[in-house]
Amino acid sequence: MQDLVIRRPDDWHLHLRDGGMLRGVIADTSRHFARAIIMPNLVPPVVTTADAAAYRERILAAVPAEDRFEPLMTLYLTEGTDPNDVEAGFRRGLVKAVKLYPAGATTNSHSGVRDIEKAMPVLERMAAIGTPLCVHGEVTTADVDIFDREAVFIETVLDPLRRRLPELRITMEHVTTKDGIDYIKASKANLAGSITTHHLIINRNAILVGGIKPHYYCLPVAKRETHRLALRAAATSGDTRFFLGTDSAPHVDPLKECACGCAGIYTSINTMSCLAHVFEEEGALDRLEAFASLNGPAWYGLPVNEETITLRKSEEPVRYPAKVETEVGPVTVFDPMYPLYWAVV
Ligand SMILES: NC(=O)N[C@@H](CC(=O)O)C(=O)O
Ligand SMILES: [Zn+2]
Ligand SMILES: [Zn+2]
Repeated sequence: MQDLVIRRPDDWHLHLRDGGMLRGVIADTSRHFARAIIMPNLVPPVVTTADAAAYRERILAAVPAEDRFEPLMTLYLTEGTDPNDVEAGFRRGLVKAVKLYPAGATTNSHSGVRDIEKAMPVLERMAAIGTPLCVHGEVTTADVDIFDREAVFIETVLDPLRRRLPELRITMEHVTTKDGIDYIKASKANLAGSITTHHLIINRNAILVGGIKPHYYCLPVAKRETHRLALRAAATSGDTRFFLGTDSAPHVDPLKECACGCAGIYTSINTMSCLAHVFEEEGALDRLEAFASLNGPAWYGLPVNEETITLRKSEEPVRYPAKVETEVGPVTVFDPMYPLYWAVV
């Protein structure tokens, strides 16, 4: 038996959905995490400060009474977003970031941005007042191969945007490539990246070898092994620009196990077990706290959590359910394909 005590972690990229799904998954996050950046890609999306305030109340109502959990709200950027509304929400402390989904890039992104020119007034205001922009960094044009979409986004969208608005604070979310890692490392200021649990564990073989495995399909899609290794090196390096964003994205099984299965991997329930395993493999258990509990708050200008959690390594594998049952149906839990021995006690 071995214990590791770290400050209570936060999740800097999380999908909670709404209604029965929200009620079914929230406890898997609030049990371990103090706060999470909540993704706004509901149907319809969370666009205004009023939408975010109402969604926040629905989340708080679903948190189990024994947990203390703070949802950190984001707004879904559209070409019609009002800069004054963003500023009002941000100054109130309700809106922590604005999320850019290139239209069509991922689940529920059809209301996203087609022409970034149209979003410039909002982005300029955010740069002036310090509101972070979270980006799903993939281009969506049919001529770009799905495995190249992140690298092409950096070159054709992100870098030009950063040159134009160097004061804008940007989180590159769910970085999946060495290109993304290198780009963040080369930056001087105002750029950070979140890394998911699953992208530290799987490469694209998990999706395709031995049959098609819909529960390993997410966006950005897992890439080849060299990229996974670059993500692991960055996450375990202690570099303050990298932090945990699980991108835990629940979908009921029938929507994944079908001819056109949707993107998203559900990891909230076993993320801390998976991360302890990965950090131990990398000889970096002493840096898990930086990745999961320190670097994110520093980037978002929030205090670190005062409470701690204890991770314990046992002789026996940890038991967690293969599926989480919700009011709207079963959600398959991420399977790292090896037993896990660390658990939050
Ligand atoms: N990551 C995913 O594969 N899916 C996310 C959307 C996203 O984060 O891109 C979802 O909302 O299901
Ligand atoms: Zn995304
Ligand atoms: Zn996501």
